[in-house]
Amino acid sequence: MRLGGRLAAAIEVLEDIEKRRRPAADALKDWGLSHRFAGAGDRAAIGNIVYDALRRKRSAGWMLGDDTPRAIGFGALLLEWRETAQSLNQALEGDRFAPPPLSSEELNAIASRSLDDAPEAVRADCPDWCAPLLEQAFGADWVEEGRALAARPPLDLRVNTINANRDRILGELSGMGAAATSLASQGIRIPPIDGSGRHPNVQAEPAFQKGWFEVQDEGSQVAAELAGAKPGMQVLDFCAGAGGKTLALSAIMENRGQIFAHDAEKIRLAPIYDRIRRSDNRNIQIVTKPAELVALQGQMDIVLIDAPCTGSGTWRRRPDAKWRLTHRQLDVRKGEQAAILDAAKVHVKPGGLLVYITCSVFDEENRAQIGRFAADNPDFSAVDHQALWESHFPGRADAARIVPNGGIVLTPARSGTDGFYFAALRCAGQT
Ligand SMILES: C[S@@+](CC[C@H](N)C(=O)[O-])C[C@H]1O[C@@H](n2cnc3c(N)ncnc32)[C@H](O)[C@@H]1O
Repeated sequence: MRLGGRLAAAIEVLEDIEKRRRPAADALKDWGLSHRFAGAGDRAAIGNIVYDALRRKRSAGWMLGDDTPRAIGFGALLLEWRETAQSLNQALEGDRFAPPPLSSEELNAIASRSLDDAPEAVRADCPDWCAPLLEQAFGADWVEEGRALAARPPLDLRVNTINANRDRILGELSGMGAAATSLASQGIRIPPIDGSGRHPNVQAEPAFQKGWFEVQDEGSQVAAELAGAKPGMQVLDFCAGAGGKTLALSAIMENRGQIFAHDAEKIRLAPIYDRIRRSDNRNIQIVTKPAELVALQGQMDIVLIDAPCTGSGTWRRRPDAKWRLTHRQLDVRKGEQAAILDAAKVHVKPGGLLVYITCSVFDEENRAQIGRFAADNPDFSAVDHQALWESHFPGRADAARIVPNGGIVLTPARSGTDGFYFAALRCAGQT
């Protein structure tokens, strides 16, 4: 397929996403199934246009003076593929599968508009209702932070130190542009792809099949490191889901001590069994029965809550979620977070730590949530997050937003990771 056919396909997929309010991955998969002639390269390019259009939906629409799937599809190519209006129309010429070329009105809009003049929420590529939330979180930097949340993400891996080391995996993946991450001690980064390219399928690598590494954003790895788990500790991962943090903690604990992996939804834990087997983890116990959880009350050195959240920190990877999110969903998540904090705290032993993590950048789910919890629970007090950060990442104060007793925020703009929030509170008493 030439660029025109790929663009037409991307516009079709964007129409489907808009009409049926469905996840981009599902719409792309359906398109692939009903167009089996399209090769892997075509499908990757179409996916890239769709994801770029969703990440940059408002600025792409602004450029063409419209917000239709056609406008944002063309806009994505102008903003992210180094195309110009002229180069695009030239590429579409004579391609019978291409959408109609840019019209004179569209060409005029592109020529007369500059993103520098666009409203702030357009430049930040976020829904209007989210603009005050970003501003509350980032103050004067909110547009820059929003823009970074709309960029293409890298592919991050975490080396499993139980059975591998970073140099060895870097050697295995040489030729993919892989390099050590700048913060996470066991992270490897493959930079964002350009244009129609696609990330290598690292899960097809023998090293992945042998459990030598996992796919995990560097921010998630940093949050797991900050939790401070040590070999021999008793740790409850209260919202373990597919086990990303559980596995990272197990490696940090060198397979010693015990991690209890719990989730309210048993089905969410399903992938963890295979991952544990592949990664040689021997200190993880899955906890699904309420009685098993009760037995852990007051026993844990660390209770880690990787809370359900809006996922606003992951908009680079799931840009469709940015446009589906509603204020009501934010309120629901906040209620869940408060309830989980209350349910989880009873498992922390005197002197132990309650660790709260989200992959959101909204203050209401983060600092405000923890502030309220600390006010209602005087037996828990926030650790010195500045000192905690410095002890893990000396000299890298530039790489996070730290509120000394209010937590640590990682962002694409500041940390080069997905957006994450981390807070640790110590329970009163002697360990
Ligand atoms: C952010 S995800 C966890 C991701 C996981 N820790 C990882 O690193 O891969 C949040 C999880 O919280 C779980 N959850 C939601 N409400 C819960 C509750 N009341 N108690 C325990 N887990 C809950 C969800 O089922 C979901 O799997």
